[in-house]
Amino acid sequence: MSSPVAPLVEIFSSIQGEGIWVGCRQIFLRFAGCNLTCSYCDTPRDIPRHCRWEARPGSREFLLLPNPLTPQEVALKIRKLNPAIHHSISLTGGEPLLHTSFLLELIPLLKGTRQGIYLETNGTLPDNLERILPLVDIIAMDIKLPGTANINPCWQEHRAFLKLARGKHVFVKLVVDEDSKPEEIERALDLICSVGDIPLVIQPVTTPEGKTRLKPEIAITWQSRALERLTDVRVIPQTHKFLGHL
Ligand SMILES: C[S@@+](CC[C@H](N)C(=O)[O-])C[C@H]1O[C@@H](n2cnc3c(N)ncnc32)[C@H](O)[C@@H]1O
Ligand SMILES: Nc1nc2[nH]cc(C(=O)O)c2c(=O)[nH]1
Ligand code: SF4
Ligand SMILES: [Mg+2]
Repeated sequence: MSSPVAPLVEIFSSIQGEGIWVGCRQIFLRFAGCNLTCSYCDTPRDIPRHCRWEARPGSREFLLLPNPLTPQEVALKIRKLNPAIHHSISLTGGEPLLHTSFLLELIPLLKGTRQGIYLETNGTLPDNLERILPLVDIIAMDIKLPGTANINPCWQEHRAFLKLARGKHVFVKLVVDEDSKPEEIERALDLICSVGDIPLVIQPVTTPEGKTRLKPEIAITWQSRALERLTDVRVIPQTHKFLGHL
């Protein structure tokens, strides 16, 4: 059987700007393609002809690799970024779980970081997660508020997903803005609490101009509400956008 290939957007070394591992050094592997269309999404939807590869960690000089790539090609480029100085490898996108056959071949080739594989996911493809779960160390899972993302609800998928993920180092990210509906935030909290006392990060939407659209009073009110039910609830904007990093 021929080896799977995948379209990649970019492979680079940067500082994790979101969630509870914010500030950690990571290698990012961004897959093209997504099963959702969140209105606030900051990542281009098109599948590029070339993958941008940063040849030296932190250099900001990119070479172009023709898409699609094989697991062996990707692993080689990641090795050149010096995994040993990195906390983990972030699989992101788009939606990385659209590429599970590829990941089953790729992940065993990725060695040498300190904490292994960090999956950044929209949390809607539980069957795909199940296939690669033993190979993943950390899961950053979104629960999508349908009104904020302007998509159909995914509550059932999210519940099945979180149940599978709870055996790992997992946290949930809720992307919110000024207009997020209280009933949807409450529903997300109900969902999390029904699965476990899982850390929650409330992440304000960043606008294309680099501003957040969430008044501090609203953020603090939602944090108080969530802290009545969960032990660890943090409000963290996307810090890499302030740093001007990728
Ligand atoms: C680009 S997505 C890729 C991974 C996966 N598709 C997901 O949605 O989790 C990575 C993270 O960025 C968040 N995100 C995307 N656009 C954003 C924006 N404009 N403001 C704040 N967070 C955003 C997503 O919600 C997700 O947590
Ligand atoms: N620095 C940095 N941190 C991130 N955390 C999650 C990201 C993503 O797009 O998945 C991301 C990203 O694109 N850059
Ligand atoms: S699921 Fe993630 S990549 Fe897909 S549209 Fe939403 S934010 Fe963007
Ligand atoms: Mg991003």
